[in-house]
Amino acid sequence: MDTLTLKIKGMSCASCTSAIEQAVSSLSGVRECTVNFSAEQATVKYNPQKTDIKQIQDAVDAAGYQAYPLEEQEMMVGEGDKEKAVRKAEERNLIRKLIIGSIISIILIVGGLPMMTGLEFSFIPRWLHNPWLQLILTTPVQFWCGYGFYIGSWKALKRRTATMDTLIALGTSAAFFYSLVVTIFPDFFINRGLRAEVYYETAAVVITLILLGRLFEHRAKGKTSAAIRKLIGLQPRNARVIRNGREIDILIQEVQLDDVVIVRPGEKIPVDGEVTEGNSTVDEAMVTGESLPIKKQPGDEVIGATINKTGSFKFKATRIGKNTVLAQIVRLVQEAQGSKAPIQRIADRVTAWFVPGVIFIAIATFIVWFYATRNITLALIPTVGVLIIACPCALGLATPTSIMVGTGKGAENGILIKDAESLELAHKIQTIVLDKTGTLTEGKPTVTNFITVNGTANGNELKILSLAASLERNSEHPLAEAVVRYAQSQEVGVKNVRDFVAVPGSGVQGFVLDHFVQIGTLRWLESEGIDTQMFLLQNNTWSNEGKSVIWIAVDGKIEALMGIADALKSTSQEAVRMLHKLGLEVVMLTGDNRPTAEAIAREVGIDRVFAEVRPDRKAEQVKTLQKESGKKERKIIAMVGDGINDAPALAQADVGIAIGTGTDVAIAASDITLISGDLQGIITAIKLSQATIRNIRQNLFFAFFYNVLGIPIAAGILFPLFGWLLNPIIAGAAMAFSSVSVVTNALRLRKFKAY
Ligand SMILES: Nc1ncnc2c1ncn2[C@@H]1O[C@H](COP(=O)(O)OP(=O)(O)OP(=O)(O)O)[C@@H](O)[C@H]1O
Ligand SMILES: [Cu+]
Ligand SMILES: [Mg+2]
Repeated sequence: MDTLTLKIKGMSCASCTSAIEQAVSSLSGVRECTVNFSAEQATVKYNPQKTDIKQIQDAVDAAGYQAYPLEEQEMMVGEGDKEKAVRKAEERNLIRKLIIGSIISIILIVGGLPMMTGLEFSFIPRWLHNPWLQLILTTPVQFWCGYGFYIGSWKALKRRTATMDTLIALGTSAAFFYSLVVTIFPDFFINRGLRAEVYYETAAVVITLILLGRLFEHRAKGKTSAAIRKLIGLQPRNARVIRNGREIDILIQEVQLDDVVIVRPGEKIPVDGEVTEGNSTVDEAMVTGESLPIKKQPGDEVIGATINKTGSFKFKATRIGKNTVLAQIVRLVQEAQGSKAPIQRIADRVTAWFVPGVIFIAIATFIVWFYATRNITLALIPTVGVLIIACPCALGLATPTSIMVGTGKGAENGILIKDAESLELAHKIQTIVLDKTGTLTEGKPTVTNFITVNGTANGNELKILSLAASLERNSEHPLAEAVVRYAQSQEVGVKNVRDFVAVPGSGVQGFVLDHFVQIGTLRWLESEGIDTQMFLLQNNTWSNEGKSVIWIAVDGKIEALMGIADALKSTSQEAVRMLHKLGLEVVMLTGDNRPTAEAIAREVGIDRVFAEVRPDRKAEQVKTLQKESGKKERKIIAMVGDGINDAPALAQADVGIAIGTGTDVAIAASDITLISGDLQGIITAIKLSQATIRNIRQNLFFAFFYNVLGIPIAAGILFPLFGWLLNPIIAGAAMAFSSVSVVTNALRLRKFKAY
């Protein structure tokens, strides 16, 4: 199953999205297609054996829109300009139509003033109200400014549906063609005792107002993707590398893997790499959200687009082009912005029925009015009003605009949210499960204690350390790395290992110099039938200090014991306190032994601990917690882990939050990635989710409310009571205002402050 993100052009309204979704989903081999109106993007999950990009593009084409793949390069350097140019051209076109429409509308309104108000204005010549002149003036507005609405309705008609374009085209055409008939055959009306009134200005003004609304919407939508442009803009254009022994400046696209890059103080780091020479501090805030500068020395990783502060250094390029952390972030945010939130399904379902429903109401309005008054003119006004005011575009904009702003805001704060669904779920989290190593702690354990059964005589201690390090060299476990580092600091050599076996959650074993060496937990070695009596006391003391204890056995006999400490992250305690304050249950999940786990839990203030959980049982444990609610719906669980061995648990949790320490961004496994290791990002993510959902609810409420209230008023429900009839011009203004206000409300989210 491949996932493809396409840019979509030609959508005029929210109901266009379902048209494209249907067209693409009906292809064989396509499993799912979601279209986001605000981001103008489609996400397609498909089987590459059954269909391809070309076919998907053709399907979109046939539905009346254009699609082209979101090129990775396009997101990077310079190319973002192309997108901007298209946007600008669209906007210019809109402005041109708007200006013509406004001028003509004003002339028509001024000309119509005497008729509308029943007063004589000496400065308004009578001929300005001549129907033939009005016809000549209105025609370009109706068919040139309003061309897009006809095209949109035609496309919809071909698919046997109707969109908001249909409503506007129908409404304004009704006003226009009725006036046309009146202009040509005035006697027909006068003979029947009706006034030969024309409504050209209604058509012209409504079209102009809606274009004005679209312009505002267009501009505001441009702002919602500001976060992406900001991210892309972070990347520097040039890099200084060493080639053939000389320093040269090249374009960033020309940097190759393993190039040696030079960075001076104050410069941006062009690509990702590993420091080879020199020391400095680097401000990584733009990528990780971490505000303090980070020290860098040879061996450390640097991230492209971050800013070098104090010293000069050289580094070797390890990731370039679309593989850099920044490129991945951009891609992820783009995908997230284009995804659909579950809450939007309500809105979608409503919009799908909305337009046909409105046309039905409009016809009913006409019939009722006509029978009640026997007056075509009186019947026409509310009918046009209903068609114009009932536009569902505010409804279609409500969710996606907020999601775009919300995910963009997350990225600005070093929080990558995979899709709208994760963003929505985050505010429902009830329990947070925290992994210990690498999540609550720094994940850089160091050996603090080392004792042997036979003391230090004859270098016994170093011999055992050498055996241990030889074995641990083959393991990727953080504790193993601590052992190896310790051995290096003691300058002991390492030997080859035969038959190495890692027992997850227990330890490692293998043959070194014909000795059978086992290193691991107390429980494991006991289960192997090894006597552990002599160190139990020591084990308990160290455990209660929050240290991990590992046992070293050689040929079936305990030889040594090691205490390994892993410092808590400075922010862990505060983060746990905040999570509690948010009313969440905080749980710790670890493979380490119980006393150690409890000591750490006490220190950070966690009250519930699951210890000695084997890595493959962690997902199971999350499942158990989900069922704990006692009710039919399960508890919503977030799992926070460093993303490497916690992947299954992250996937099982409702919201998997990966901690990407430094550049180690395990993006794929999680729903949310905190680029810096800072746990407070969890709180920001939850608050952002709350703010976004609140914003979406306001938008949906506003959009629904507006339509529910607007349609009956336009239909003339207040007429029998107050003699009130909504002028279609007001309906046009209200409809333009409703979408603008929804988008403006979504933009308020940009003020969101990270915790
Ligand atoms: N390579 C190893 N060398 C020594 N001990 C090991 C090794 N691998 C695992 N162990 C032992 O098994 C225990 C459980 O390991 P596991 O990887 O499940 O959890 P952890 O890394 O200690 O904690 P967490 O679950 O919080 O990441 C470790 O605490 C350690 O005692
Ligand atoms: Cu609309
Ligand atoms: Mg671990």
